[in-house]
Amino acid sequence: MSALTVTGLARSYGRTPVLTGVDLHVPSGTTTALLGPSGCGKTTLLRIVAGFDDPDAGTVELGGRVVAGAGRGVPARRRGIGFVPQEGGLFPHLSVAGNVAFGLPRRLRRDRARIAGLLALVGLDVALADRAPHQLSGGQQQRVALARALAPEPSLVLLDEPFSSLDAALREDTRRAVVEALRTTGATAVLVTHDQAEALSTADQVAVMRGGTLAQLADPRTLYREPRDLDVAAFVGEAVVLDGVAAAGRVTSELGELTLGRPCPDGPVRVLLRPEQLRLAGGPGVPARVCGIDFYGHDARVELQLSSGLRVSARAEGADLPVPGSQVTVAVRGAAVPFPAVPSGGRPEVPAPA
Ligand SMILES: Nc1ncnc2c1ncn2[C@@H]1O[C@H](COP(=O)(O)OP(=O)(O)OP(=O)(O)O)[C@@H](O)[C@H]1O
Repeated sequence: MSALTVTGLARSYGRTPVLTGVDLHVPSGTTTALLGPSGCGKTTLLRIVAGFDDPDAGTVELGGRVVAGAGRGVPARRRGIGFVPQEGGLFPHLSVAGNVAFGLPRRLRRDRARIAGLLALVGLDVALADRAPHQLSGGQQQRVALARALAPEPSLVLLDEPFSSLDAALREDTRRAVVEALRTTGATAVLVTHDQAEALSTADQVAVMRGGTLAQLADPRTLYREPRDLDVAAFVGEAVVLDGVAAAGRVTSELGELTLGRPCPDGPVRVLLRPEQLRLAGGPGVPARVCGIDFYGHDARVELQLSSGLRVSARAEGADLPVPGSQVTVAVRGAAVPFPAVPSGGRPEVPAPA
């Protein structure tokens, strides 16, 4: 498996820039999720890496070898890249074994033990080997597609929203099986997704894309706890954003005096909390009114209105929920992350990475 390095990648369609100066490094044997809203350029980036499209500027290196840009254009079939599309893309006229064998060198295509090994790798029973693709569930089809992609021991595996067509339960199982197979084989992988929970739970690092650029590249915990700006913060999870005044490592806000998670200059500031940091306490705290509850079973999202009218969300255990319309008190645990205050009439400056 090889590291992937993308440097200064740019691509426009007509006059519309779709990628502008994207830099991305995926270390060998790790998985990076490309996360971003629809139209931000994820698929375009994936297609250029795969060799299905060419960059206008910048380079793509695989294992230290330039495969695109700088006057080079190694054809897709010679890049040694495995591709798992949104919906399997299995050959309907071939059996499961035939599909997996298709990824193997010709001399190994009849090697049933090798095929059984690949099916086991993705958590599929070898008894499915002679079925046709249409006799499989969507999740099983995606596992076969991954087995086929991994069969030739590619230098890199690209997965383009591989779970998006699956329902919630199947999605979770399939996601786990895919992660396990990628780890077992030591694959270098790039996974495109819209789903922040999927990105955070699957990848070693997450690349958040926004309008054709990389807004932040970080490991999941850093991304969630120390997002580069408040847009990234809101994109990777629900955000509670408050105005406040910082002084000596603390901030005075509508939710009381909070500890700051990193240094910031004294003065006006915006701070980020996550809903799970807001506790609905019986004791001391800031008063709030319960406006609504989204019940998920294991826990719930409680929408609260503070005395200023600002609405914020808290997470509460499913067994211990307040009644909508009731008054509660809110206490904050953990630190708040500071960002520059919005100057009147403008957007906050993007702070330096934490
Ligand atoms: N061949 C093309 N010709 C013209 N415009 C294109 C072409 N391919 C993509 N685009 C445009 O480039 C932008 C980025 O598209 P891309 O498919 O890379 O986004 P994406 O982040 O993968 O979106 P989604 O999550 O919806 O798949 C979009 O505005 C799209 O309309």
